Amino acid sequence: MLLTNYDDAERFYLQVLSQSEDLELKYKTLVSVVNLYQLKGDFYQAFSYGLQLNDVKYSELPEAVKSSGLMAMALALMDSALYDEAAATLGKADFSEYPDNVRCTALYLQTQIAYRSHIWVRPESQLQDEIRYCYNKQQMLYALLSESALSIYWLSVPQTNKALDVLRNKQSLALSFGYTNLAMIWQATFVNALVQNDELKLASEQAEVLTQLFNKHKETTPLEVATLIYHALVKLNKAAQQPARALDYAEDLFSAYQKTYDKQQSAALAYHAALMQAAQRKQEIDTLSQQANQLQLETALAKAESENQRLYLLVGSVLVLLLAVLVVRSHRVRVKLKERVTYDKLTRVYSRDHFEEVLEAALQQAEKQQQELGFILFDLDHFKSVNDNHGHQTGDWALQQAANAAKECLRKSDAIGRIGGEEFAILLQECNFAQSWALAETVRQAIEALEPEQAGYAFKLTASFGVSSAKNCQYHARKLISDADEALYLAKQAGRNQVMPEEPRELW
Ligand SMILES: Nc1nc2c(ncn2[C@@H]2O[C@H](COP(=O)(O)OP(=O)(O)OP(=O)(O)O)[C@@H](O)[C@H]2O)c(=O)[nH]1
Repeated sequence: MLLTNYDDAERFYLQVLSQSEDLELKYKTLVSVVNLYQLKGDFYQAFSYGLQLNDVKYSELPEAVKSSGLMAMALALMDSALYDEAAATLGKADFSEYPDNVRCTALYLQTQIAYRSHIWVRPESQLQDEIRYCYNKQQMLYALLSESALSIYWLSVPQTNKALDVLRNKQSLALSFGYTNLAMIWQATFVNALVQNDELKLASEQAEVLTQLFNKHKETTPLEVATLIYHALVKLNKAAQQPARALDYAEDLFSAYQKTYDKQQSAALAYHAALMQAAQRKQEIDTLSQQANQLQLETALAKAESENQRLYLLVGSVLVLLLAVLVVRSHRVRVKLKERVTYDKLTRVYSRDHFEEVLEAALQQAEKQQQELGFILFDLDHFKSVNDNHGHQTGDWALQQAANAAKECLRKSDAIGRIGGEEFAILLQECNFAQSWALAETVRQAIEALEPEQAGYAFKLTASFGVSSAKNCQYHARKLISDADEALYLAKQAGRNQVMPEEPRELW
């Protein structure tokens, strides 16, 4: 009987399961059933049969046999985004007992879990030993895919140099391996890493290689790989101050994202189906029939099992593509979340929480090195009347203008945060009181110089300032803030639009 579709395969495997008394044969058949249902996208059935693999009656089987069951379960769990469970399943195994191809597939699964969910089944150093082992055993594709996955993880952490070492050293191997998708994933990750490391010239050269490859294979490049590529090209052109090209690629990226998200589920299943059919066409299991005897079944299953190994490879390739999408997406989500926590949405200066963290760290550092550190609090004057007379939107606009004006007066090492409605704080590295006072005065003048009337608003914007210094406050954050706060109060009392305490002339 030729297994030409899922239904034939399903009927055939279920028949073996119900008829066979041989434990090893039954176990291998269960594995095939799990793979089959997973490929079909019928995860309920895949897991129902998969759980039977844990039956104690199979516990005495050789490790090499049981390894295939474990891998099938781990794969199905990971494909369902059940990373904790997939990691726990893989964590049970001693891969050193496994055949090399299974062992390297396991490595590959572990690196995927690490980069999708930051869960480490084995410590990173052990995974790197395993990668070396797989290179030595000529399991190159798994080793390279595993390393590209780890590199994407390192870029997201970020440990850019670590990723760059791998990407540089193995680049020629990855490009010459003969698997175009791997080559493009590798190049896109490499360009990404170089941009992240400010090596823009080299990044452009490598992007050239990438785009040549991509242009040649555009028709057949999976959407997920294209997404990685566009992402790298947007990042590069943005960094290289080529906004027009960055925008073009961003449009491609956006449309690729959309298509990816729309089609992700159905495309994954369709692709699995195609893989299964392709694999099954190769299966010449023609000696089997409804009345097949035990021997015929075993022969067929041996063939089916070798096809399973091929399927691992093929499924692995699909996974790396899907994972590429996931990593881009989860990276975007992480970046967005981080941004949301770090920056105030309206004014794009630091949020209160983040500013406080920065302040604490800077104070500790300054105390350790007995360095100066200045602190300024400022608050817009009569801001309520801006809202009341011109509307909340105009108030928002004014807050943004004031924050921008202040930002432009600062050095790179300084920090500014919005710590209340119309109240901002500035931290000045290595500035004594007099220098901090001078900076506060500069910011005051910058805000006063704003011209809301040019934007059609009839009001004047000013702010009052309080200054304090870490040395005077023995590096205590609370005292630093309360000193500046008291000074700010005095500035308001004294008529606003001024810096307090008064100009420290004796320090000039
Ligand atoms: N538009 C806008 N207004 C805000 C925002 N956050 C706080 N405010 C307003 O800021 C105003 C602060 O008013 P007050 O605390 O009375 O202070 P003030 O009017 O600036 O007076 P002084 O500080 O004494 O000069 C209130 O009207 C708040 O509604 C915001 O995000 N957008």
